[in-house]
Amino acid sequence: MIEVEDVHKSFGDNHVLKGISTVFEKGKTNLIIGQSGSGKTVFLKCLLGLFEPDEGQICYNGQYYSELSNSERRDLRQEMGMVFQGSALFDSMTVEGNVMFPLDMFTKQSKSEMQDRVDFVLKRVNLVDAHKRYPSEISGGMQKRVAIARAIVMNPKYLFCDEPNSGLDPKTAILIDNLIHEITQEYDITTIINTHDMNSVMEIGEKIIFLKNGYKEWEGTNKEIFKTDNEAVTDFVYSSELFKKVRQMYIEERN
Ligand SMILES: Nc1ncnc2c1ncn2[C@@H]1O[C@H](COP(=O)(O)OP(=O)(O)OP(=O)(O)O)[C@@H](O)[C@H]1O
Repeated sequence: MIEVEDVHKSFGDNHVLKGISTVFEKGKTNLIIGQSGSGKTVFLKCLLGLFEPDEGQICYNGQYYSELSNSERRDLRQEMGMVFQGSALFDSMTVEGNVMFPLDMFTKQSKSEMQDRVDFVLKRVNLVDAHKRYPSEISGGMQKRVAIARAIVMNPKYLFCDEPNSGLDPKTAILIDNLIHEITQEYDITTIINTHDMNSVMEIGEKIIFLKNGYKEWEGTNKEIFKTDNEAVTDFVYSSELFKKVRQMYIEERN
């Protein structure tokens, strides 16, 4: 679980995060949504410990980040998996080399232990025949699976995903969403996804926080977001014609 208490972050005169408070529960898929420039990435970076808030606190399973020593912070970082926008795989390494990388860097496991773990996570993300291939030889959807396998190989307590669907066709995007969602439940991970994708909101948004101009404008579930009357949220959610029609149908059904 991650508890966020009144977090502020500025860059010079630019007050980007203006008192964000929320709770991200474990075993749940949490989404951060909002328009471009609303502060989603800065918030994600605060949660990752890459930016330190100017004010406020972030608490990881009962431990305040600000009270941790440097070595405790390093340990906490090893409990965090990250799926970057665009996968960020090492082009010169095979699929299994990419997935093994964190184990090689941060653990003292033997080669065969590492290999077993790599085989296990690649199987879990449904990639069984790609071990020896290079990122350039596999599809975008497969690259995402490798990125997810690499993010969970260290058995993280927290999983952060920055736009995990960017560049994928809608069908593959849903498969990737569902995979992240299943893994979150299966391994009881606190997962936080930064997204623009309304399909993700509908499919896997167990908890959604909507940022606007650095404020938390709204929070709720995927069921609630389509019923809210908050104008900022409806403007964002129904910016596409398709969703406007869905909302209209919902209102007609309700009346
Ligand atoms: N390292 C930084 N130094 C200075 N300003 C920054 C830095 N990172 C972000 N900002 C500023 O913070 C504000 C919010 O940016 P952020 O990247 O969090 O938006 P976002 O909601 O993630 O947008 P997008 O959806 O386009 O990625 C912007 O005004 C940006 O210029």
